Amino acid sequence: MVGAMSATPYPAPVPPSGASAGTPTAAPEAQHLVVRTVRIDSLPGGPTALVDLLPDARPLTWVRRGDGIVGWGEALRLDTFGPGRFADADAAWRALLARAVVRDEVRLPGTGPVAFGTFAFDDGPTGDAFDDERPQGTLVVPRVVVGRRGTVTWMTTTSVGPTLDAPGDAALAAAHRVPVTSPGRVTLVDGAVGSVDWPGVVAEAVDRIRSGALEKVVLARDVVATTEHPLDPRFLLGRLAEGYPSCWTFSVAGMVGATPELLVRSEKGLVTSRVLAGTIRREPGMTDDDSLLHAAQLARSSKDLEEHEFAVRSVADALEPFCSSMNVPDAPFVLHLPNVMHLASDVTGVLDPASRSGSLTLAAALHPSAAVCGTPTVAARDLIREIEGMDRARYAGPVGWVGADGDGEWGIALRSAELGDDPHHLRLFAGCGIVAASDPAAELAESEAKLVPMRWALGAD
Ligand SMILES: C=C(O[C@@H]1C=C(C(=O)O)C=C[C@H]1O)C(=O)O
Repeated sequence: MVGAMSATPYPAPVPPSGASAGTPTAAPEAQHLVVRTVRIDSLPGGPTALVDLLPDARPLTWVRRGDGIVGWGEALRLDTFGPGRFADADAAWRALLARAVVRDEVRLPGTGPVAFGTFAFDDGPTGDAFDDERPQGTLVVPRVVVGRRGTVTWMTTTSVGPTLDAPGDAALAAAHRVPVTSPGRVTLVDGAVGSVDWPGVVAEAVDRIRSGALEKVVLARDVVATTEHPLDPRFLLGRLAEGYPSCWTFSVAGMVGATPELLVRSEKGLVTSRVLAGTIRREPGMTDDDSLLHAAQLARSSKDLEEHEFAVRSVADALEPFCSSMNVPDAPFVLHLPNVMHLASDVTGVLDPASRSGSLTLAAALHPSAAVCGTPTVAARDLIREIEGMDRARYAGPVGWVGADGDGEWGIALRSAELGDDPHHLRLFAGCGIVAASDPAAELAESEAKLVPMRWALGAD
C-alpha cells in the first residue's frame, strides 16, 4: 500500500449543499474542479456562527474564536497510504488545482479551492488492529465552504464537472438544516489499555528513559464512549467552539476535537507553530489566585521545562531547512485552558522562497514532533509501537486544511475523538509526555484532565 493513492468523488448529495448531485467515479486525472467564491453578508457573529451552519452528515470544520472555515458535501476525496501519505496528498492536490477553473472574488486565506485533511499518527502497521484498507491520509474537497476572517465572510461552491451552483447569501439561506440532536446518556469504558494498567506502561517508559535508551516519549490511552442516541457531530462541535474558543475546533472525516496545538500555519511566506509540552491540571473551582500560583509553579517546574525544550527543539530543527530566518522564544509562556495549563512557545519563521514548500510539506517535515512522539523521534516512535498497546489511528496526527497556493493550517489532533461507522460509539484519546522524572500516577491524572474537553462536549460529566 506504500505510496498508493485513490480519489473518490463522493456520490450522494448531502444537505444542505446547493451544489450539484454526485458525479460518476472517474480516474483522478480526469477530475476538473470548478470553484467560485463570493462575499456574503448574512453570517451572524459569535464563536459558533460557522458551526451552526453545518449539516449533520460529515461536517468539516476548522474554527477558532469564530474565525475559520466550515464545509459540507464532498466534491472529491483523496485517500493516501503509508510513509508517502503527505507527499502523495500534496501531489494530488497540486494536480487537481492545475486543472481547476477558479473564480475567487475574495482572495483571502481559506477562499478559493480548499481541502480539509486528516492524517494518521503512524505510517506503518501498528499490530493486530491495523487495517490495511484504512487510509492514513485523507483530503476532502467540500462542495460548499463558508468562512470568516475578521469582518469578511464568504461562501465557496465547488463541483466536479461543468455545472456549478452559485454561492451567495440566497444559496446559504436556502440550505436546509435539521436541528442538532443530543447524544443522550453517555457511558465511558476503558479502551485498549485500562486506567489500572496504564501507569505500568508509563513506569516501563520511565525505566527505559532512565536506562538511557531515549530522553522523552509521549504515551497515550483511549476511552470508548457509547451514546444513547446516534451521535450528531455538531453537538460536539458547537460545545467545543463555545467552551474552548482559544483552541482550533476541527472535524474532518470523522476526526473531531478542539486542539490547543498548531503544528504549522503557512500564510504568505510566514510560518508559525504553537508548541505545547508541560502541563498542569486545573482543579474545579480554582480561584484566579490559585491558577496564577499554578501557572507560576508550571513555569518553574524543571521536569516540564525539560519536556517543553525537547518539543521546541524538534519543531525548530524541522522548520529550519525551509526558513531564511526564524524566531525561537527563549522561554515559554503559560497557556490557560479550562481544563489544563500548558507551557507554550510560538515558533515563527520566514519561508525561504527558494523552498516553494506548501503547508503539507511543512506538516510532513514537522510530524511527529516531540510534543506527541518523543526524543529521539525514531526511538520514541519504536517504544510507542512496542509498549503503548493502542492503535493511535489519526489521534496526534496532523488535521487541518490546505488552500490553492499550498498555504494552510495544520493542527495536531489532540483533545479529540474518532467517530466510527457505528454512530453510537467513539474513541476518546489523551496522552502525556514522559521524561526521567515522570510519576505514573500523576501522568494518569494528567491524561484524565486531557480527556475533559471531549467528555464535557459529549455531556458525559
Ligand atoms: C499528547 C497530548 O498532549 C501533548 C502533551 C503535553 C504534555 O505532555 O504536557 C502537552 C500538550 C500536548 O503537546 C494530548 O493531549 O493527548
